[in-house]
Amino acid sequence: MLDANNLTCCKSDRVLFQQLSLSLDVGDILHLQGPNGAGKTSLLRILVGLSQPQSGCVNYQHTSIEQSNDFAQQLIYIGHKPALNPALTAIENLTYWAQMHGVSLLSDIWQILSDLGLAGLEDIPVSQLSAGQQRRVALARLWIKPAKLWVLDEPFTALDVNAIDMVQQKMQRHAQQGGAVILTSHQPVDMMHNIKVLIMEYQWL
Ligand SMILES: Nc1ncnc2c1ncn2[C@@H]1O[C@H](COP(=O)(O)OP(=O)(O)OP(=O)(O)O)[C@@H](O)[C@H]1O
Repeated sequence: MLDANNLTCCKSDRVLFQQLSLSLDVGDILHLQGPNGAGKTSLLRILVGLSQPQSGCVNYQHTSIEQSNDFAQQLIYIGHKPALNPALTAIENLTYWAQMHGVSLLSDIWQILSDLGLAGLEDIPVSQLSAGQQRRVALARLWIKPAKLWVLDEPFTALDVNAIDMVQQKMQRHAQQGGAVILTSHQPVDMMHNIKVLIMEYQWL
């Protein structure tokens, strides 16, 4: 599904990684591991086209992500910040996001938020939600947009144990149903089976 070939990334005169290649197939869940500053977020941003590598390329279904007709449609990227407008409610944030992604917001959005433990909190500004509740709103995108490829940077940050289990189960089902997931997490992802692991070392070069 997604192939990265010979990626090199430098930041502030440091080589974060070089000649890095990876392949993500249907059904894969790939857990990127490594210490703070190793370059995991930098790699994810290259994989989704938000930043450019010094060398190398990324292909989706054998076509460069810049030229692919359906890469954007088949991608959900959730960065390590929730990327919510704090002045808007959960419903407003998700409606806006759905429109940006060409998804007609499901009539069951209230049910989705309820399932995510946000019943009664749907229509207050997200600035008034706790960090974990804001993260749940951000992750509701996984329930809203049908997309094969999920790229998730620290999705479990601020979540409680129950929410972490729920999101891991969601990822596992997604992979079993023909999707693929690449994620970073400093927390163990032990609810999921058949995880692939890529460990990134901190390079001092
Ligand atoms: N825009 C930038 N300009 C300069 N340096 C940057 C930039 N973005 C990241 N870096 C540097 O690149 C290195 C890797 O950062 P990155 O966020 O990719 O690491 P990470 O592995 O995701 O870390 P963490 O586990 O702490 O989230 C860090 O040393 C960081 O300071």
